Amino acid sequence: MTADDPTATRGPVHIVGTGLLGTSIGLALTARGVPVTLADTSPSMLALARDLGAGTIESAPAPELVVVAVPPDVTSDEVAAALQRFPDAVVTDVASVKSVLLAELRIEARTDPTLDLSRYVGSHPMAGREKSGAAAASADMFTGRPWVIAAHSGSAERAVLAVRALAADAGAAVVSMDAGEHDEAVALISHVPQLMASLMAAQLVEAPDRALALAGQGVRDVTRIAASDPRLWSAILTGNAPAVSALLRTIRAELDTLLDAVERAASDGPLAPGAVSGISRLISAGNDGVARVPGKHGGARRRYTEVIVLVPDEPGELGRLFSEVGEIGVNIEDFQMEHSPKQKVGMAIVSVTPEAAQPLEQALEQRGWRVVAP
Ligand SMILES: NC(=O)c1ccc[n+]([C@@H]2O[C@H](COP(=O)([O-])OP(=O)(O)OC[C@H]3O[C@@H](n4cnc5c(N)ncnc54)[C@H](O)[C@@H]3O)[C@@H](O)[C@H]2O)c1
Ligand SMILES: O=C(O)C(=O)C[C@]1(C(=O)O)C=C[C@@H](O)C=C1
Repeated sequence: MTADDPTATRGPVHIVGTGLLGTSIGLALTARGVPVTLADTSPSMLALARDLGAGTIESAPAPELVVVAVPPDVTSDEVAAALQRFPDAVVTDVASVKSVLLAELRIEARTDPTLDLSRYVGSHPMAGREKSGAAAASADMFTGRPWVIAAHSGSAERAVLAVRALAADAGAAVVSMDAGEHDEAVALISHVPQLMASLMAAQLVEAPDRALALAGQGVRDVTRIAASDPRLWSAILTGNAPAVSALLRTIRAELDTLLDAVERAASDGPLAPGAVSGISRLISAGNDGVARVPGKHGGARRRYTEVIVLVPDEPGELGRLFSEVGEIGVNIEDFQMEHSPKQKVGMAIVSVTPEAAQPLEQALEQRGWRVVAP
């Protein structure tokens, strides 16, 4: 798609809320040459987004599209304000919940008939991370990820097309769903997983240091998103409470069944009747479920592959690794450093495109680096 494409976003686009999502959208659009203006209640967050290149702060006269990227509990107010302030603009939001916002906007439109909801189409990019704020933003956050377009019965066609174009221009795969189907789906694949990670991670608060020192990949995989922002997630979870509570009840019943099996083993020994079969049933069901997650065990390919390199804990070694990866001709897409307690090495986790991973591993080993299995 080019800037001359009639289905592409031309702008100006006005982004309200320049945190993780708003700044990432701004960066994706400015990279395509689309003019973007920015607004945020936090002057420092706004200045940071501008400095990162997500857009300008000066107000554009008449945006084609307004993207509201603020926490869910203030989203419908900001959508309504944008519809009133920009009478010709299409308005979308990127909040993680959809039905509650539509309900709030419909109530508001009943008391204020000038609120033109035909120009509003809710949406939700299924991409993000456990960090908030503009500093964690990236222009390619949406590349290849689903972006749900949740048009409502009164959405005008031009509004739907404009929001679809935004998602496509950000590199995302457009998925159409109504608000109800969306909310049930994200309760299962995003909201309850967040709670499971938080429940597990909360058990670690009082854990002995000696136990934590043993932490391996399992606990890291299960708890990554437990680092998410409590304010944002409280608003998301209360905003999708009906779907989330239904799923939590199902999980509670399954937890009781599991507990029964484990307690049999605890009181009558590992071979107690019902113990092995009860546990095995759950683990097998988990195998079946995880096999269905795209990107895991033969599903769609992951966006990046991690190459893990042991780096001596000495001045200049990390810099040497970076420059040698550059000399090998591979671009580092993302990077993380993990330190093994009491060891004189760190683990540099270098994310690269899947096709670059194996040649990089070989080239690094030839240069004397120790590459370890992920
Ligand atoms: N974090 C994710 O992974 C993710 C992914 C998809 C969608 N979302 C949704 O995107 C939205 C933004 O989330 P985020 O992760 O970017 O949060 P964030 O905390 O990084 O950014 C939110 C920004 O909104 C600003 N803000 C708050 N109230 C405002 C108001 N009334 N007017 C203008 N600015 C205001 C804040 O100052 C902050 O800069 C949320 O609705 C969230 O549900 C988040
Ligand atoms: O990958 C992550 O860190 C995320 O939390 C992203 C994630 C998700 O659950 O997939 C989180 C909330 C959003 O509404 C959409 C995406």
